[in-house]
Amino acid sequence: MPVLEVKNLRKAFGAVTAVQDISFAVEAGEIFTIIGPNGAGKTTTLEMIEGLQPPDGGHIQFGSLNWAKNGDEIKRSIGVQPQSSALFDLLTVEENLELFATFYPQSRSTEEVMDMINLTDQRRKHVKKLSGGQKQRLAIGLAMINDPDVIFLDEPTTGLDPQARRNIWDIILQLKELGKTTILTTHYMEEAEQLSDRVCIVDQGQIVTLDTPAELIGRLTKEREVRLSFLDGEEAARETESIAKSLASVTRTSREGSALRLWSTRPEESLYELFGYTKEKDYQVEQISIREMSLEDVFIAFTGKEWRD
Ligand SMILES: Nc1ncnc2c1ncn2[C@@H]1O[C@H](COP(=O)(O)OP(=O)(O)OP(=O)(O)O)[C@@H](O)[C@H]1O
Repeated sequence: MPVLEVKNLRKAFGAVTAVQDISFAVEAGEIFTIIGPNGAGKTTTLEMIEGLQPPDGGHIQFGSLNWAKNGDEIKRSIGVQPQSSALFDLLTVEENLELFATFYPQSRSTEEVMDMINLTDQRRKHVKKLSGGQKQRLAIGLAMINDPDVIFLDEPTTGLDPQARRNIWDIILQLKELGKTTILTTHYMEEAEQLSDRVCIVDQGQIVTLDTPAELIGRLTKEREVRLSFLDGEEAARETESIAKSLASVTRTSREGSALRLWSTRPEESLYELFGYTKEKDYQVEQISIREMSLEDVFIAFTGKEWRD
């Protein structure tokens, strides 16, 4: 049985439809990521599941529990990362954790949580003195203080530098090792690709597609982008492009000066043919790369829109 099942979730704010019709199921132990551009409906979806906003329609089921009948039980078994503005600025790291622990009949030890979020050395620091990354780590610590099975993290890495983001990824991966289920939202495609067992791409309040990152990317790999640049300049690139265009494996090409890009359904075969030609003409290839597809390409392929963080 899934730990969380969401069916036909809907929510509008006046004329704005934030969530149109969202359904998915999350299995125990998964890192399940909801990714989408600004205003896609990620936070609204999460807040309805967390019991913070009433849906206009649809069902939310945590195993055999639902909000109407088992609210207290659900609250004990889930962890919600508070917005950093909800942290108590004048309390220390340790005091924030101890305070949140008193909200629950059972809690994890603050020592253990501080260790997991790597803030033991900062335990006596006031929140207002913490860096952005440290505040986010504390917020995650507060979400795990009741030792929940399911943890919700809403954009925990937004605005952080790459190192601070990676520190948060480490915590999420530790939670997975403990067998916890994490439901994450993010703007960062790379993050979704690295961390998630499954990714749900949302746009305009609807699911665009949902699967493992490898499956989603695999669906696109019928075509790969190959880049070539020539030491002999534009002429060599132009002539090689005309040969590339004649190959059955090449679907399209583009060229800027001596840099040639081509999209091929069989890149190795295309390159073999092209190298035959460049060798015959004695053209020197300066650089060559075959670009792997990413979740960003999946988003573009499904929505027809460019992805912007
Ligand atoms: N309380 C509210 N009142 C009115 N409109 C709202 C409210 N909350 C969200 N919206 C609107 O609903 C849509 C979805 O917002 P939501 O915050 O769920 O998106 P999001 O994907 O989390 O975006 P972001 O990545 O920017 O946080 C947006 O158009 C937003 O302006």
